[in-house]
Amino acid sequence: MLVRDIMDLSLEALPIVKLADGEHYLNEAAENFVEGGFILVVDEKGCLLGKINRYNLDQGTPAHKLRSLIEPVKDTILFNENAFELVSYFKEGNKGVVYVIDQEKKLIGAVSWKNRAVHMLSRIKDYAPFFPNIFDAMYEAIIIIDYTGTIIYVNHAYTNIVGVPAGKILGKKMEDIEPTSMCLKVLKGHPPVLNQKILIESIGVQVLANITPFYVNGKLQGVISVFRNIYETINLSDELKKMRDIAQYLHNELKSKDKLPRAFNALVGNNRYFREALVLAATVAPTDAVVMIRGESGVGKELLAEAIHKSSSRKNYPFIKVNCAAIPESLLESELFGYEEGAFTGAKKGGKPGKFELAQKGTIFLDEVGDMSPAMQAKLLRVIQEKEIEKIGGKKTVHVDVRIISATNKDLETMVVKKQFREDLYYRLNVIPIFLPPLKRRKDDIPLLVDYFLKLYCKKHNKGKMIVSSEVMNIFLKHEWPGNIRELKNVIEHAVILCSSDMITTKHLPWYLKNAQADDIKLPEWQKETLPELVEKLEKDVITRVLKKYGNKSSAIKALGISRRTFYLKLKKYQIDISNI
Ligand SMILES: Nc1ncnc2c1ncn2[C@@H]1O[C@H](COP(=O)(O)OP(=O)(O)OP(=O)(O)O)[C@@H](O)[C@H]1O
Repeated sequence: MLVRDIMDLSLEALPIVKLADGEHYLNEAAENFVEGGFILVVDEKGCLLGKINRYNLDQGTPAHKLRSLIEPVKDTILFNENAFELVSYFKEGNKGVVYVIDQEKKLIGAVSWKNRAVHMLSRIKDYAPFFPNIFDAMYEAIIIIDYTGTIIYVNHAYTNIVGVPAGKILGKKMEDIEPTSMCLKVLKGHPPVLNQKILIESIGVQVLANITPFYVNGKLQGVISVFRNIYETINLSDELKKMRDIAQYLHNELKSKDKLPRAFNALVGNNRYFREALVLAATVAPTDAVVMIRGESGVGKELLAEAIHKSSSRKNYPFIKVNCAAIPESLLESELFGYEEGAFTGAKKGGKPGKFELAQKGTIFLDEVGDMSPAMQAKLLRVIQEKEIEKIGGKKTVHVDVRIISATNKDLETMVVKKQFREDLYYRLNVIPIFLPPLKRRKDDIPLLVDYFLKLYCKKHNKGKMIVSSEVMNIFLKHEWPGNIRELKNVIEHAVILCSSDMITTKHLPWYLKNAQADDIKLPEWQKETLPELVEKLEKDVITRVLKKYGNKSSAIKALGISRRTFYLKLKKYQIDISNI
C-alpha cells in the first residue's frame, strides 16, 4: 500500500505560504492559522522549501525577509513510498504530521498521526500469524520465491492446480523445478507480468498469471506469482459470452418492445417466440400484405389480427371478423358477399350487405379459414384475385378494397396435399405466415398473464387487489392449457368471482384443475405399496367381484379367462371363501 492511498490532509487544508516574484501569498488555511506552530513554505512551483514559525510571520513581512526565517522540514515522505515506512515513523512515538512530497519535492499533502489507516496498519503484524490461513482460503494459486530463487511459499490452491504437494517443492530452487519459469525472469529484471497466459512446462498446465517482484526498504526481496487455471477462465469467458448473448437478446427484445406499435400493448407476453411473432406482425402491419395467423384455439389470433389492423393505414375503417367454421356452409356465401332483395325465399327486404362490403377500406379477418368448403374456397379465391364480389341474386359486381387476414388451427399444408384445401388459395392467403405459440410452449409468460388478468377481473368485478397462492401458481405452471390463453383468462375470472379474500387458493379453481392437484397428492400414497402388492390386491378384488356377479365357479372361471387350476390356486392364495358367495 502506498502513502498516497492513505493520505488524509489535502494541500488546501495545510497552512502554506508561497513565495513568488519577491512576494508571498498565504493560502486560506494559513490565514486562519492563528495559533502557534509552523507554516509551510513552498516556492512558486509548489516545492517544499521549509517551515516558518507562525509567530515570526505576518502579512506585512517582506518576502526577502522570509527566506532567513525558513527552517528545514524533516518529516517528509515520498508520495509513492510504502505506507509501512510511515507506520514505523509513528510507531516510534512521533506525533504530529508527516508531509507527503513527490520526486521533485513538490508538496502533495500530509498524513497525521491520527489517521485511521495508519493505526490499522500498525496492527497488521498482529494478523501476520493468520496470513497462511488467508492465503489458503484464496481461490488463486500463490507461489513466492525469495531473492535467491528459492521457493519459500505455496498455498493450497497451488497444490490443487499444479498437483504437486507443497512438501515436494518448498525450499527447492526454482531453477531446478522449472528452469524456464517466468518468476525467475521477473526476479532477474523482466517487467512484471499482468494477466498473461503462461505454460507451466514441467506439468503442461496453462495458467493465467500475475507475477510481480516485491521490495522491502527499496530492496528486492523476491517474486510472487498469483495465478488461476486457464480452463476456469475459459469457462468463465464462455459463461460471460452466454451472459452477453442473453443481454444482447434482452436488449433486442426491449428494442423490439419499444418498436411495437401501441395497438400491440393488448398482447401480453415476453416469451421469446411470442415476441418474435409480434415483431414480425408489427413489421408487416403497415404494409397491405396478406397475413395468415397460425396457432391453436385461444392463443390470441384474433387479438393479433386486430392489432395488425389498428397499426395499419386502414385503422380508421372497419375490422370485420368472420368465423368460417361457425357459419353453416349454406349461409357462408350470403354472409361473405351479401344478397340482393328477393334473391331467395326469406331474403330481407332491401337485401343485405356482405362482410366484404362492410369491411370496405378496412380489414376482413377470416377465422378458421381451413374449414371452408371447396366451393367457398373457389369463391374466395376469385374475390382475392379480382377484388370484386358478386352478391347473391345480383347482376353487378362490387369492387372491394379490403385487406385479408386469415387464421387457422388446421394443418393446411397436409390439407393441400390431400386436396382438401386449394393450393392456389393457400399461396394467396399464406403470403406472410405468423405462428403464435400455444401457452404450454410459453409457460414463462404464465405469471405475467395471471397478473394481467387478475387486475382486469378485479377491476371488472369491483374487487380489491388479489394474488394467487403459490400452490395455485404451481398448478397453473403444470397444466397443459389446451384452451390456451382463453382458458387461463376464464379460470382467473372464475376464481376472482368466487374468491372473497385477497388470495386465490385451490378452492377457487374450476373442478378439473382442483382434480389435477388431487391426483398429484394421491400419487405418493399409492406409492407406499409396491407394484406386486397392488397387483395382488386388485386380483383378489376382481376374483371376488366376478364370483359375486356370476354366483357360480364355472361362469366366473370363463369370465376371468383363466384355467380351473389357476382359479383354485388363487382362491387358496387369497383365502377367498366361496361358501359366502
Ligand atoms: N397475449 C395475450 N394477452 C392478453 N390476452 C390475450 C392474449 N392472447 C389471447 N388473449 C385473450 O384470450 C382470448 C382468446 O384470444 P383470441 O380470440 O384472440 O384467440 P384465437 O387464437 O383467435 O382463438 P380461436 O382460434 O379459438 O378463435 C381473448 O379473450 C383474448 O383477449
